[in-house]
Amino acid sequence: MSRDPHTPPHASDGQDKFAKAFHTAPDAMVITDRDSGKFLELNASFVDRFGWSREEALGRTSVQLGLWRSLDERQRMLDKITAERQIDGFDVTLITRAGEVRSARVYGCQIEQDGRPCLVLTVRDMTRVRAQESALRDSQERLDLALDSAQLGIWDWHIPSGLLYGSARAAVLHELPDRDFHGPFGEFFACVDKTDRQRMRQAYARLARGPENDYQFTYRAQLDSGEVRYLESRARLYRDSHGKPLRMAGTLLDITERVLRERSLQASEEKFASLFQGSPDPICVSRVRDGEFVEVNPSFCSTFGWLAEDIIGRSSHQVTFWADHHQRSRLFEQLMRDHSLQNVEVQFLTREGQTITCMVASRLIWVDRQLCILSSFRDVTRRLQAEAALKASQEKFAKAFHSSPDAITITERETGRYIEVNEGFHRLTGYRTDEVIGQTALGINIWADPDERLNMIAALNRDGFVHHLEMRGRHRDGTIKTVDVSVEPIELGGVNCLLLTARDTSELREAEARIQHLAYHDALTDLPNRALLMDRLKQQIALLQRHSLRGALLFLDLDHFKHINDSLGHSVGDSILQMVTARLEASVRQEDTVARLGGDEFVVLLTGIEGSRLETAQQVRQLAEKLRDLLAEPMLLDGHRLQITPSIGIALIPDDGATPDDLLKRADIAMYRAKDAGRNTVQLFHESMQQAASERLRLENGLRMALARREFNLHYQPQVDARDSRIVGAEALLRWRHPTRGPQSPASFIRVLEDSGLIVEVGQWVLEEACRTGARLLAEGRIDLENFSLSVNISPRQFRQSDFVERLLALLHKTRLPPSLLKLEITEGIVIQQLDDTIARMERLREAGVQFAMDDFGTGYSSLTYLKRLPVDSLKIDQSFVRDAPNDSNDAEIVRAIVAMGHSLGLELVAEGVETPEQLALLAEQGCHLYQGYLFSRPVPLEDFIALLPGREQQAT
Ligand SMILES: Nc1nc2c(ncn2[C@@H]2O[C@H](COP(=O)(O)O[C@H]3[C@@H](O)[C@H](n4cnc5c(=O)[nH]c(N)nc54)O[C@@H]3COP(=O)(O)O)[C@@H](O)[C@H]2O)c(=O)[nH]1
Repeated sequence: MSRDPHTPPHASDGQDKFAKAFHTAPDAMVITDRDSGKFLELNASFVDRFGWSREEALGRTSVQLGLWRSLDERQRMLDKITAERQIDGFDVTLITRAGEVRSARVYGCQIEQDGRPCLVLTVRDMTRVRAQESALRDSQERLDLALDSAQLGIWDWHIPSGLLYGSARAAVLHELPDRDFHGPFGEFFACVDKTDRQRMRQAYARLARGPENDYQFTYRAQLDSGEVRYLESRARLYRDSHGKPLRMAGTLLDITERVLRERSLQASEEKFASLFQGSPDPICVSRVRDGEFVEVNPSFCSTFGWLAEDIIGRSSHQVTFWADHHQRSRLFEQLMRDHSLQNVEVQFLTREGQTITCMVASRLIWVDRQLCILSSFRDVTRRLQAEAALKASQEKFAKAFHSSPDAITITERETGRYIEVNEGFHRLTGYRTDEVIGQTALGINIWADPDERLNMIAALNRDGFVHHLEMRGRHRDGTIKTVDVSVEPIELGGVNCLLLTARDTSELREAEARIQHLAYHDALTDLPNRALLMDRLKQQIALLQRHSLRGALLFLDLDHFKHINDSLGHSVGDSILQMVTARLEASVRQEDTVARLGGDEFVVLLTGIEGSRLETAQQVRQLAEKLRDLLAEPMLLDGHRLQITPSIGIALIPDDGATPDDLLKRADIAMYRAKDAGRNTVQLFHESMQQAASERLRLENGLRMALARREFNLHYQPQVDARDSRIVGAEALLRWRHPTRGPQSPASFIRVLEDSGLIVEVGQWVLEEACRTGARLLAEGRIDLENFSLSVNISPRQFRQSDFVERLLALLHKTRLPPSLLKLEITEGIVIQQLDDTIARMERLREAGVQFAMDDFGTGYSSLTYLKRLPVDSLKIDQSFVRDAPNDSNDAEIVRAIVAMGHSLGLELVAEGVETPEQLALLAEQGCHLYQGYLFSRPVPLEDFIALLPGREQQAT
């Protein structure tokens, strides 16, 4: 129980009561003499609290007791009492007898006691209060510090009154003055965004409905600066005993930074996700621990051919992703060491096993607390291929450029200066690369004709290019060359240039001219050929017509030239043709044309002849005779003295034809007539000759069909031994019975067969027919294998067939004719062509048993040298010698010589064309007993021939 410490104790009626109150007061109380400061009275509480006994303290001052910690403080207190006559709570710090420091609050007043001024002082011990206050202060301070360090503002809303307390921080967060806020709820939250305020109300309404009391809400405070501050409010709702909301208090935290950071993180994550998903480059995330793919983007799937679900959860090793595992290990180590890899070229395998080259960048990242590798790939396969292709193409171009046989230059278009030239340029112009780089074509005077150069530039400007322009270029030695020039514009490193290709066509042009010349000239004689002749003839026909003049076409064919060619060889034949050419050219005028049609056929075109047809005919005939005589002059070749005669046919222009073909055909017909007339003659064309030519053509056409129509047959002419008139053989001779014109002359149709080449096919038929007949006669026992031979004529063309030997052996096998029964009659023409080959063929057949007879012996250039080498069995003395031998000593002498030659070589001799007993006698006299001729029998059909053979009985005997 306390009393007013200001009331002084009275020494009146209530003195005991006062003294009792003084002494039992809970606060320490003292009465001191104002002037001396000595204690006059003190109570028990003083003794308790300060430790001095009453006896010790009375009569002594507080200073003497050492009660004050600060004497200044004491003085200020005394001054205050003096001034105000009382003090009402003066805080002081006192020290007890034990030395303890006490906080105290002093109340006091001045009184009169016993006439002297005294001070009554009550000392209330405030030590505990001060300690509590200090603890509270400390606690508050700590709270403030905690709130401050947590940057939390606090607020406390008294719901019934609507008043709200907000800490200074909370106020500042709401952009209110920086001090504690005491005011209405609405004012505190005035800055809250409208939408958020609405949400805030809804949140509170939900909370008020219960049962929850904890509240957390984030809202935006709209600042004057326009910025937005995100605040997070956490609070608890306190309710009254009825559950009605009473109070809500909580904290406020500025989370703007966090929100923005989260947003930025979210945006960044979204950005990464969209970058990851939308990246055109493959990206994957794989785990370091086990190498398993954690994430792959669509581009990764499309590039490497995997579905995400097929590869995620599997390691690169399991799906065979790396083409080179050593490289994988190396790069993994490098990544673990450096934490990243940049642009490493690596080859990977697609799901299909195809190799893809990528540039790879990798870095380590954390995903869900797991260390992973983020790798991005750039597929450079195509680029590398393209680069390789480009490199190859550049190399190819460089190779093509430098190794081209053509001259190639690159010049700067604007200045015309050479940038690059190749070896071909050096070859064509003689200038080395180092001599021309930086120079211009004009400067080194490359172009021979300035106009051609200007033309080229004009074409380039007009068309943008130049293709195959023929120009003349100058070599550094001054020689001019024809070149084929092409120019294309190109761009090199942004500079407009010209690529010029020049091909030396000088040789080509010369070759073309040569080819042109050869196309119109005969290679052997260099005379105009048929084409040029026809061309000139065409021109002359028109010219002669215009000037009413005449001309003539002389067709010359050398008599028996083929024979000479065959017997003396082609080189002799060629020399003859060249000599004939020289003689003809020397005999005609400059304006006339001597042409060679081929073989031994020449044509002379005479022009500009004045006069009537008759006069012209006379003139031309005279010239033709002159030519004939000239050509007939003997020629000395290879030691041979040869005489060549021509058969000449003449067609007059325009009398015998208006076109080159007609005229040539008619001159040819006239020439054939000259041949038929015994050769070495001149014939002028006449209408009647056309008929003969047509007849020959008809003959050839008929022959072409004769084989198919089975119009051919064979006659057999016996060969007889004159000593006993025994038939020792037969010659098979071809006969043709035309279905309407009857039997045809063998001499003429066989020549047509040979000329046309039909003899090959027909000759094969003859051989087959003869072999079959021989086999039949043998089989029938009509002939004797030991004493009979069947002769068949073989023409040169037939013998020269590449498979002649094989064909004949096959035929003998097929017909079962013993080869020794067959005798092939060949002419010198066959022998002389390719002697070695002829001998080889003959020997192969002779090995099989086939015999050979040399036909028409004596008419050719019979040579003992050849004859000695030839594997022949007999010689047939030509009938031309036999015919006149009885009357002509020359022929008789020839017959004798042939017989002697035959005997000396051990050959059998058969005389042909024996018609009279005189001839037979002469032959017998010379020692030739075998003969063939009308004397014994003409060639006869098979059945007639069989009739001539001795009967089978005779054969047997
Ligand atoms: N390549 C082939 N040539 C053949 C073939 N058949 C015949 N010929 C050759 O045709 C030329 C003309 O033959 P041909 O008219 O049959 O004349 C032969 C005899 O009939 C004729 N001869 C026979 N004896 C006499 C006679 O006493 N007097 C006379 N004036 N003529 C007679 O001689 C020709 C046979 O000559 P050769 O062949 O040289 O022994 C002729 O060159 C035939 O070779 C054939 O199938 N293929």
